[in-house]
Amino acid sequence: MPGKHLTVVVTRQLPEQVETRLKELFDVQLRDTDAPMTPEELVEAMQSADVLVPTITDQIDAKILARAGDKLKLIANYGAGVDHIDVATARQRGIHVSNTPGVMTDDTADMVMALILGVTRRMGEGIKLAQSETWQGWTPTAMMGGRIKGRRLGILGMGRIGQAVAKRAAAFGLQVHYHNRRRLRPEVEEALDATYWESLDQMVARMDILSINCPHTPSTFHLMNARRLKLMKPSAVIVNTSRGEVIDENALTRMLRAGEIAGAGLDVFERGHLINPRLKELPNAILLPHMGSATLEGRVEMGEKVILNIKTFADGHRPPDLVVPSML
Ligand SMILES: NC(=O)c1ccc[n+]([C@@H]2O[C@H](COP(=O)([O-])OP(=O)(O)OC[C@H]3O[C@@H](n4cnc5c(N)ncnc54)[C@H](O)[C@@H]3O)[C@@H](O)[C@H]2O)c1
Ligand SMILES: O=C(O)[C@H](O)CO
Repeated sequence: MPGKHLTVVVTRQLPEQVETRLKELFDVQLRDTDAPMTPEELVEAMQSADVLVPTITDQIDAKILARAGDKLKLIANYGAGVDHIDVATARQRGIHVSNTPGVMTDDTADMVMALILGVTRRMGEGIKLAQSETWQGWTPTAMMGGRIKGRRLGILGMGRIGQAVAKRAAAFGLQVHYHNRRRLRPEVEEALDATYWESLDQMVARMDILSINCPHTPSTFHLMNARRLKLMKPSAVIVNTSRGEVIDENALTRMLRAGEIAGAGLDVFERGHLINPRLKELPNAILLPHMGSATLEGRVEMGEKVILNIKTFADGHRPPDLVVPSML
């Protein structure tokens, strides 16, 4: 499968540098509008492509995969999370799936810290007050948040991003705790100075800040359900940059409104951009439009990873970032 003869179809506009490189290497069909593909456009793309380059805004489920053309052999996702792709069905149909892990780790971990600082130090409210006509100047008692240093941070999902958050958190004087599907090797745990909790419930009940960094899979859907959210201390803060589906958003909204959880910093939402309107009204929630990995450098490196996966596959080898169902 020599590269130039592969038809690569890209479903969304990508950074200019990435599109230029794709054009140099492959017979590529680029997207000329910034809107996501409709399901029909996606099916059409999957019928003409040898390689599809989708993003999180393309729902590639069993129904859509059933209509893919015989030519389609690789779905080279532009993004780390693959919860929008039915990887098991793709595999059964002989279609490989790859992703772009690692290159957005630091950028996303930076955003986790921004959300931890922003919520704990009430930056959302502060920005609004400074921009309003009502601010009358400094007072000794206004806008008091909580001190970061010494708080307990619980990381749910201690993979690439979780570990990058742990390193940053240590520099801020946070005590790092974690729960993960598998315990880290002792030397890694020691280097991160992180305390492992086998019981997620017990960890959640003792943390001042909880950062969600596991992927969305069938086993993590609503992992933070109403029962578990209720275990959190009323003074605690929750931050989510993984996927909205890991938290029961309606339950979280009710508890934030009732003061049963002190604050939330959310980059991702259960129904994509359709955020619970009640969540948008809350002063103790900082909401971001899924921009955790949105740096120019990161987005270009994601493109380079996509290209490496396609080229390696075209040369007859296993793509370096192949996703297999057992990983999920
Ligand atoms: N907001 C953004 O822009 C952005 C950017 C990149 C990634 N993400 C999201 O962040 C997620 C994590 O990325 P990563 O690169 O750190 O992934 P990773 O695979 O390196 O780490 C995920 C960790 O979660 C753990 N895990 C999985 N299921 C679990 C469970 N049921 N209970 C406890 N732990 C569990 C895994 O063992 C792993 O250690 C991605 O899947 C993606 O959804 C978001
Ligand atoms: O998972 C990721 O890579 C980001 O959330 C964007 O898809």
